[in-house]
Amino acid sequence: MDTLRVTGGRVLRPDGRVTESDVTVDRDAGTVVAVGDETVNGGETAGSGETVEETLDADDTLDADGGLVIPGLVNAHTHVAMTLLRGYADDKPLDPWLREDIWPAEAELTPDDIEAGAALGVLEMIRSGTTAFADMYFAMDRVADVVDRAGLRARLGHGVVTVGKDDADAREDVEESLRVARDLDGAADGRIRTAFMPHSLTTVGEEFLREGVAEAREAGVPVHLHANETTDEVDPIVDERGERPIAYAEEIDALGPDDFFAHGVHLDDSEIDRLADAGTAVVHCPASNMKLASGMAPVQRLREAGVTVALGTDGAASNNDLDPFDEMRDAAMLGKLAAADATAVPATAVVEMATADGADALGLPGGRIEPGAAADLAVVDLDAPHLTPVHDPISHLAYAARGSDVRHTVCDGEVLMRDREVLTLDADAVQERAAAAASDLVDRVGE
Ligand SMILES: CSC[C@H]1O[C@@H](n2cnc3c(O)ncnc32)[C@H](O)[C@@H]1O
Ligand SMILES: [Zn+2]
Repeated sequence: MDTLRVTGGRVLRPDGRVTESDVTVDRDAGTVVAVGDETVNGGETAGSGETVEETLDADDTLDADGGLVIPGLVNAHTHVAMTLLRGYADDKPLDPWLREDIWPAEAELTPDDIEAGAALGVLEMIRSGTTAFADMYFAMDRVADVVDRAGLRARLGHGVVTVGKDDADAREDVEESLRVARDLDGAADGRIRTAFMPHSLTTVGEEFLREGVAEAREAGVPVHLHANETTDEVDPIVDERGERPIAYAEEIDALGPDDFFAHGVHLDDSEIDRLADAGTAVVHCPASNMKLASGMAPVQRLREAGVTVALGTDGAASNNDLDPFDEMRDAAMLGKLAAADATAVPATAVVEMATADGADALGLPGGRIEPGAAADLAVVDLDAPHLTPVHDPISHLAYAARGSDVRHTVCDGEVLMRDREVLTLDADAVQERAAAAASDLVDRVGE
């Protein structure tokens, strides 16, 4: 067995305990084989009576001294190549922001641009401890190449928009989403999974939604879309159909146990119950919801109803970064404000949302450090001034730590970042290429 040992740190366990333990990883299998003396086969190595740590010299070690070993963080909704549009258009509500600024710029994007933006976003994610993400965008073969090279996990899909398109173009868009879902599923040694991704229930026509969802079910891939993000998106559905968006989603068979919807800001109690009954997850994007003034998602009520709530940054144009620590803090703060209750959405909840619940929402391995689990983890330094003293490490994860506090990132047993150096990407080249692509893009849009 080719092993990696993460030594000297404190480990966040699935039950919320923090223990001083080494974590031993089987790099070939990409799984955790031991956490302290807890192993897959009950603490011993093949019945020898000795623990894994006693019998097995590790092939490689990662120093976690003074650090907290946490499950790799999960960004359950983003548009990763939108890093190219970071700071391009700020301080507007969703609809005019998309129509006046973002969509005209996206019309000029080339596959090369998308690859450059995706590499920049993935670099930022690895540097802030993210090991898995869900991405809805265009040129997804290029995004998949980046994910493959960089070593993360992802659930990828081509985003479909049919409004404003003739029948043939709309159908082609649906077909492209289904092609991506079928062709890329299982790529990158299984680290890439896919989904059918209509943009939303208002930007994709009913017949295309019905056809696409039926084909997705046939192909065995989940559905991911933006839902109930703004009142401007909810009201037309209620006016035209006489039913709320989540009821509409159910009617077109888009409300399944493997499906996950982004935002879920404007949900009434009946919709929360429907989501809970169906087992459909919601990805909360607090920074984007605040910046676009979309509203406050009922996170506490969703969790109390039994809905799996994950966390997402959304794209870097509405956030404006991909730092999961920001998202945990924002979710805890906004959750309290929304519930008018300081005990709502506590630190333990947002850490769960960014780890185990994120992995579960995306149907990807990871999210827990325990024997047998995927070896997806990050080591967070706890010795910075803004993290001193450490009364409660979970409080620090939620409220005080930043992406730049992450020392190492590991996914599928591979070290992606060691001592803040990203090993799978050339950081300088990625940044240079993305900056040039963004500048050329803006020139083309202005012509
Ligand atoms: C069709 S690919 C995805 C599409 O979504 C756009 N987008 C980015 N952020 C949001 C958001 O918060 N709500 C809805 N749509 C968003 C992105 O620019 C792409 O066009
Ligand atoms: Zn989005």
